[in-house]
Amino acid sequence: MSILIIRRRRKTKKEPSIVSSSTRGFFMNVTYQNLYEATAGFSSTNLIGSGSFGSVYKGVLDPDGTDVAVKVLHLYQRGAMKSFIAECEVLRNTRHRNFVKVLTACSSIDFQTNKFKALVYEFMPNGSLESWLRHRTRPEEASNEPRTLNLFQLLES
Ligand SMILES: Nc1ncnc2c1ncn2[C@@H]1O[C@H](COP(=O)(O)OP(=O)(O)OP(=O)(O)O)[C@@H](O)[C@H]1O
Repeated sequence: MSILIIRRRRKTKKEPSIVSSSTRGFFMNVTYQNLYEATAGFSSTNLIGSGSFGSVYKGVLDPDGTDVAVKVLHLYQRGAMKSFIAECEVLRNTRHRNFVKVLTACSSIDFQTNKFKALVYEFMPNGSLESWLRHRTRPEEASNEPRTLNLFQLLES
């Protein structure tokens, strides 16, 4: 009898999903609709760039008008889920003034009931370090020379 009870308890205990445990500890709660509205429906004009696992959109989150970057995971891409979980873990446990801050994550479904996962970062208006180092991004600095800094210049910057 006691074995049966234990078995039943084990069976009914809800398995914590990897995503919810990975995203636990975030403070802001955002829905798909919030992100949809913040990014003008994930419009192409709000698209900042794309990485290996997702597309990044500029957005403005209500109610306080916070500028954010929303990375929508390409879930069909092999490794995207792993990347989402890893990024949640690293960014949740890392606080440094030189690292972009992850504000929250959203794991939901879209208006067509497709799975939807996104990471929401504080918006970095000056682009990524990589693009800054590779190209001169400001028109007044435009030049064909690639921007390369040596180790000492990098440490000083
Ligand atoms: N917090 C942010 N603020 C402003 N722009 C951002 C932010 N995060 C990403 N971006 C822009 O979106 C682009 C894509 O970012 P993403 O993190 O998806 O890929 P990546 O790191 O460039 O490449 P990969 O994922 O392949 O290593 C970046 O190159 C950058 O221009």
